[in-house]
Amino acid sequence: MSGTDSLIPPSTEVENSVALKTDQVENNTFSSKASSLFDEVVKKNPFFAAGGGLMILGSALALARAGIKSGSAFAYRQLLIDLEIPSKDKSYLWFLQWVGKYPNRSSRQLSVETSFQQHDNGSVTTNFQFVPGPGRHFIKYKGAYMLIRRERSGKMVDMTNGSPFETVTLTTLYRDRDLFKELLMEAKELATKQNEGKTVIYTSWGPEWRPFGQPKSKRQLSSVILDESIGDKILEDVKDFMGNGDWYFDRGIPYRRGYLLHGPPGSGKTSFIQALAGHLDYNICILNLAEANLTDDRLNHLMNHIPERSILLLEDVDAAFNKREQTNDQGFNNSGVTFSGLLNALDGVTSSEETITFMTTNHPEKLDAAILRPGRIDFKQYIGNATLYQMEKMFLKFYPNEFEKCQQFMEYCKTVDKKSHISTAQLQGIFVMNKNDCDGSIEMIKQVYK
Ligand SMILES: Nc1ncnc2c1ncn2[C@@H]1O[C@H](COP(=O)(O)OP(=O)(O)OP(=O)(O)O)[C@@H](O)[C@H]1O
Repeated sequence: MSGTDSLIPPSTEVENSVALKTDQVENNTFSSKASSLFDEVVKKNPFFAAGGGLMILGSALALARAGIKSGSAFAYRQLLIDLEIPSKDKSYLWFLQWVGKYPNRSSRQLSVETSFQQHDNGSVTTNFQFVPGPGRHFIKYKGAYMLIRRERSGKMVDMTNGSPFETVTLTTLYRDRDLFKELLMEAKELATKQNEGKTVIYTSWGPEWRPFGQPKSKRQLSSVILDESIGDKILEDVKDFMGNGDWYFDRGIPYRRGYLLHGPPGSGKTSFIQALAGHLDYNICILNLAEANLTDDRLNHLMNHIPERSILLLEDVDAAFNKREQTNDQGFNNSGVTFSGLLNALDGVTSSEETITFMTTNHPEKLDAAILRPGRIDFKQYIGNATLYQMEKMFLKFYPNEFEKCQQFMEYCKTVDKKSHISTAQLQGIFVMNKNDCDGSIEMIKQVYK
C-alpha cells in the first residue's frame, strides 16, 4: 500500500462525505437564498410587509370580534331577558295604552291612536294618544331600564282587518324580570279603569271578538220598564247562577245558562239585556247568526273564546234558523252556520268557563225543539207589549210629578179595547216627541192607541 493510499479514504466514504457536504452546501445555499428571498419580498417589499401586517391584524380583529360577539351573546343570555307581546295577545293593546300615558319614557318614533269620547250630555270629544311607533324606545320602570322594540312583520297581514302583525319586545335585566308581570297588571288595571261604569260591546271580527266603538255608559236597570216583577225574576236567576259555580263543578254540569227572551218587536228585550249586563258589571258579545261568512268553525271558536265577564247575546235567533233550515228570505242566505253547528257551539263542549247566553226572538214558535231543550235554553221569558203597569211607570218616567195628568192618561188607556196593543218602544217614541208637553202625549196616544 502506498503512502498516498492511506491518505485517500475509501471511495464510498469519500463519495458519501462529498455528497453530505454538497447537501449541506446546497441546503445552506437554499436557506440563504430563501432568507434573502424573504428579505427581498417581505422585508424590502413595502407592499408585502404592510399586507402581512394587515393580515395578522385582520385575523386578530376577526378573532376578537367573534370573541366579543359570543361573549356578548353569552352575557345577554345571562344578564338580560326579553318579553315578547304579539299583537294577537290581549295585553298588546293594554300595554300600548299604558305606555302611551307613561311619563318616564324616551321615544322618537310615535304613532297616533285617535278615539272619541261621548259625554253624558251627548257631546263628543276627540282624543289623540301618542304611543310608541315601530322602532326602539326606552322607559324607566320602578328603577329598572327597559328597552321597548315595536316591530312590524312586513309580510304577514292579519286577514281579518288588514293590519300588519306586530310585536312589542321588552328587554330588561334578568334580575328585574318580575317587573314584567307588575307592568302588565298595571296596564290591565288601567284599561279596566277606563271602562269602569261602562259596558263594552263586542262584535265578531273574523274569528275574534273586538270592541265595537267606545264603551257605552251603563244603562240603569230601572230605566227599562218591564211588566211587574219580570226584571227582578230574571236578575235573581242570573245572580243565583253566578253565585253557584262550585255547585255546577262539583256535579260535573257544564257551567252555563241559556236565556230566551221572546216577544213582539220594541218591547225592550235587547235594552233589558244591556242594562242587566251593566248592572252586573259585565260586557256584551253580540253575534248575528245570519252574518255573512259565519261558519260552524268560526261560531264554535267565537263561542268558546268569549272575553271574560261577558254575556253572549244571539239576537233574532229565529232569523237564521227556522225549523232546521236556513231562511233564504230577507237575504239571510250567506251564513255558513248549520243547525248542528249551532247546537254544538251552544253546548260549548270545549268550554268549562262560566257562560251566560241570552237569545232573543220575535217568533219562538219557529224555533226547533232541539234549541229549546234545557241545557241550551234554561229560562224562557215572554216580554210583551206595554201593559197598564208599564204605561203608568213610563209616563211618570218621562213626566215625573205629573200625577194628575198620569191619572188622566191611565183612565184613557183603561178604556182601550183589550185586543189593541202598543209597544213600549212606540210609547217611548210618543213621549220623546212631546218632551215637555204631557198633554200633547195624551192626545197623540189617543190617535195611535184605540
Ligand atoms: N220596556 C221598555 N222600557 C224602556 N224602554 C223601552 C222598553 N221597550 C222598548 N224600549 C225602548 O225602545 C227601543 C227599542 O227597544 P229594544 O231594542 O230593546 O226592543 P226589542 O224588544 O229588543 O226589539 P226587537 O225585538 O225588535 O229587537 C229602545 O230605545 C228602548 O229604550
